[in-house]
Amino acid sequence: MSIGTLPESPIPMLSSISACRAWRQDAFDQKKTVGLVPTMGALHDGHLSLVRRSLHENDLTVVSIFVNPAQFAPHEDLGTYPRTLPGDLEQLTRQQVTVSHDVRTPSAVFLPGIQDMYPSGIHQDVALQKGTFVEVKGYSHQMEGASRPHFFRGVATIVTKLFNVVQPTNAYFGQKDIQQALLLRRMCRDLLLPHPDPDHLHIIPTKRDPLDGLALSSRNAYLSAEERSVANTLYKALQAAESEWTAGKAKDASIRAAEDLAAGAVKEAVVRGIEMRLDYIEMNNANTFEVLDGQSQRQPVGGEPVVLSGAVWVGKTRLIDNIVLG
Ligand SMILES: Nc1ncnc2c1ncn2[C@@H]1O[C@H](COP(=O)(O)OP(=O)(O)OP(=O)(O)O)[C@@H](O)[C@H]1O
Ligand SMILES: CC(C)(CO)[C@@H](O)C(=O)[O-]
Ligand code: BAL
Repeated sequence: MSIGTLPESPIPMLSSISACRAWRQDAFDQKKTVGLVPTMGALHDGHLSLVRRSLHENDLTVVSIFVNPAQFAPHEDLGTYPRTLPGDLEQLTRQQVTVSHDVRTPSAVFLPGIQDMYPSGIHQDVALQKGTFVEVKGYSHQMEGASRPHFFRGVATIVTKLFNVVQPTNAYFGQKDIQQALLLRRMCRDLLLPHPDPDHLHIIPTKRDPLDGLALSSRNAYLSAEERSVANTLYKALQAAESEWTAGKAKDASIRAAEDLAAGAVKEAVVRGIEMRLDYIEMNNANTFEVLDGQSQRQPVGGEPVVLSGAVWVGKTRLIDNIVLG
């Protein structure tokens, strides 16, 4: 089933599962490596950095654009999520890298429809869902999963389907959504997926606004100019915690430094008529996702990596960010 009229683009558009499978079979036949960059569209330079990395590392690169209903709770922003396909295609057309005289551009855009991806149908309310879903148990309820309990089930399910159709040699995810990327790597391992194998699921550093450090995100498009001016509060708060932690302070003290910075910024924002609220800032073990004990301190040698992450509401927009420590 196709998704309707598509804009013109020099990049081939695969709008059905069968077209994508046929494209992939050609690549297998020609022994070409394939990189997959899964997205929900509304592309920005963060996405494009993943695309460029894939272009460097693969003969062919396919970008999927699919706004996945299953990862949005009924009260979330599925209806208003930015959909900017013509602009997305234009940006993709401009991506080009040269690898040993081989000029590479994105090879295809995969644009499945909802019926394609959910043949049994899809309800946003988990209690009403029917059909087959993928859950990464024990790793989906912490950090982002604490605020969005439905989220990782929806992500793991759709990414399994994308992997089953595209069978990528390599897949690319952003560090901005660090828990998502680590959880998906675990999923590849647990499900013994050959395409990609866990070592070929790559996590690419977060692209930020060079002026104020705000992590690029499709949802930044929701921000008014006033809201945008305070949106880097979360990153500044995370940096405050990072510098306390690096100086040898315990987790509780480090998080307090972040919360104090955020509280000051929230007060100033309120005076300017901007609504802002910290959702959470936490430190978790990067392997188990479990919350660190309050007295934990940085281990200069041999310590396990720690994810310092958080979320902030700026007006009606929820933004996330993280820094990996160690
Ligand atoms: N600033 C960024 N730097 C690097 N990768 C990013 C960045 N933002 C998003 N990505 C990655 O791009 C992929 C697609 O993400 P998605 O389409 O959800 O965009 P997004 O900007 O994260 O959107 P949202 O605002 O919904 O969180 C994900 O792997 C995500 O981690
Ligand atoms: C991985 C993903 C494309 C699955 O819908 C989405 O969660 C995203 O864009 O980060
Ligand atoms: N990049 C994460 C997608 C989401 O928030 O739904």
